[in-house]
Amino acid sequence: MYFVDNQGQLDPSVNIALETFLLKEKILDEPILLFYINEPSIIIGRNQNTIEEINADYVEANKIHIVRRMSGGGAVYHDLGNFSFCFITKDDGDSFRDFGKFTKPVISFLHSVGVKEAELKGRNDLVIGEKKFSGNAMYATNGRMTAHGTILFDSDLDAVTSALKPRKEKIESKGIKSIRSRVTNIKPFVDEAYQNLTTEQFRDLMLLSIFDVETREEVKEYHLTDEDWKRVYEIREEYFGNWDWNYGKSPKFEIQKHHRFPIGSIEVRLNVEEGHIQQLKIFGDFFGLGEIKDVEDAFIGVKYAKEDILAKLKELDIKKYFGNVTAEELLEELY
Ligand SMILES: Nc1ncnc2c1ncn2[C@@H]1O[C@H](COP(=O)(O)OC(=O)CCCC[C@@H]2CCSS2)[C@@H](O)[C@H]1O
Repeated sequence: MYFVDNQGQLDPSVNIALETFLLKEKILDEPILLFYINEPSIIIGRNQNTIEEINADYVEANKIHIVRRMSGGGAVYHDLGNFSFCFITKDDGDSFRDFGKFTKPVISFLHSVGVKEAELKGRNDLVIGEKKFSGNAMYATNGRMTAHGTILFDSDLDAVTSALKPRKEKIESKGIKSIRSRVTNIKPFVDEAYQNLTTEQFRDLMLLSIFDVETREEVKEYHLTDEDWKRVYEIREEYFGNWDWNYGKSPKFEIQKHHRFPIGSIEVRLNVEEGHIQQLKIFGDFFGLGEIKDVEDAFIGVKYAKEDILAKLKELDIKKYFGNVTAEELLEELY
């Protein structure tokens, strides 16, 4: 096995592009182990509806990155107290039934540092008792696969819950829903000798354990070249650093919102496909003189992103349709 050092990259769109590069383009003669730590981010499953999984207000206020990954499954929160491990290898065909094969070296390491209760539960969670500290997923393409998972070592658990909190409004979609669990860090469970380790130091210990060596020098490593990094950044441009991939790839969805303003209430129904509004219906009882259908039509084809919707509202003479309601108030109804 080769270890690949990501050189301290903390941007999730770079890290996931690197993983994708190693999976699809850097075919080495042995499996690859990659670790990464991300700045606060939500990593969405391939077939999820981004809008449905994230707490948009919290994400905006805390500048959380949103990245859709290649593998299926649910949405997880990462911060500097969390790290991910990826085993990138030939696809032997059976692996999809067997997360155990990939999580075993992780669990052995955890047992060796005192986390005796760490175990695989169900298909893809690692837990201590009832609480999850690791979510796992797989993705295969062209005879190769990545089996990857998270480790909550010392994360902000309130942020995990708040960032992923479901929206209040009704959304209907065929997007894969996350399976929400109670979560825990593992730092409080490690032996005293390891209690003061940083996330990086703990990850480095896991590296030695997986390679079954005593020192970093003994770890067999593939060093990324400038050429490799160039491709990583190209892949990032095309996918993971791109709104069309991270948000736009969501399965089509319908969202319904209802709001009571002092002068009346409105209800909107929106259909969004490939990240763009396909249909908008507005029902309410305080309309001005303008034909509401003109507003509905004006939104067809608009990108379902906050800035784009606000720009469109400002472009329209909304007073004519909505009296004293402001563009910002209406934005709350549409996004
Ligand atoms: N970082 C982290 N680790 C473990 N569990 C988490 C985390 N963040 C959130 N959660 C909990 O898991 C559920 C979602 O569980 P669910 O089973 O729906 O999804 C997953 O586990 C996906 C794991 C993907 C792993 C990839 C590895 C490299 S990049 S991301 C969420 O609602 C929270 O309750």
